[in-house]
Amino acid sequence: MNCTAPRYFALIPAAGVGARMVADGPKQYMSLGGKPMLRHALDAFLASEKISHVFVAVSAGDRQIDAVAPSHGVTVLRCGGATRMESIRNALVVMASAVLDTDWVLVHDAARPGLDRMLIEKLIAEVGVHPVGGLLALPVVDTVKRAGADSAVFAVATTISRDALWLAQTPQMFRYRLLRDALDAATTAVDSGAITDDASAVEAFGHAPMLVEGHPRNLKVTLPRDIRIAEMYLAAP
Ligand SMILES: Nc1ccn([C@@H]2O[C@H](COP(=O)(O)OP(=O)(O)OP(=O)(O)O)[C@@H](O)[C@H]2O)c(=O)n1
Ligand SMILES: C[C@](O)(CO)[C@H](O)COP(=O)(O)O
Repeated sequence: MNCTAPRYFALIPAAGVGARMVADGPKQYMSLGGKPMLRHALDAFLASEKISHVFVAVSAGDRQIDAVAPSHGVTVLRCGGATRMESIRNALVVMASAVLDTDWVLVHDAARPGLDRMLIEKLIAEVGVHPVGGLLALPVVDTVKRAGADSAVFAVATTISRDALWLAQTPQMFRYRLLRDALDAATTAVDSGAITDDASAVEAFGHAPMLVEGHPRNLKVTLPRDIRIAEMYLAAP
């Protein structure tokens, strides 16, 4: 029986190129709220005493991380892959020497700079007693439309009930072994392209992660229009 108190590790995938941002370089290094975007998530995890250590996965050729990552509490893994899932899976392989199967891993997008200690500790408090794990998410409050197949003119094909619909955020928190096994299985699955977050890999593996209400400030900075919104949240106390 394992009597070791569970530990909580952060894993930040930061090996993307930010194509949709249409910027000069990877968006995770764009200045936002007075510091590089990635640094906001790093600082949020470092501000929580619950987090044992932070791992950040970057591309092998990354030349900017050394000026952004703090010298203590963070380990840089130059293991980024072709997809978000591959970057995370590669990082989990390297983390095996430092993390127990029963330790929790909180996977958080570098592109979500609005994360704060309160949201981290809310997720840990609510999911830490859950047998599977879970994620921050926001209940859908708008009416949801599905467009027709014609991508030239977006026209409504149908309206989808928003009841019980949530928009996934991160962190997504699972025990190391479950997350590693679920991602291994997803990688070889026929429809691995449908796996766009860690929770969907765990769902495909046969489990039902818990949904914990997050916050709009924890938006993913994906398109140029997201920058101003993110800055407004970061400027607010
Ligand atoms: N091969 C990849 C792709 C994405 N990510 C990370 O996954 C997070 C969420 O992905 P996304 O917002 O899509 O970032 P990008 O892939 O960089 O953006 P785009 O799809 O517009 O290129 C980001 O922190 C990104 O750095 C990663 O680590 N490795
Ligand atoms: C993981 C995620 O942020 C949950 O909403 C989202 O799936 C990432 O998508 P992306 O296309 O890799 O940004």
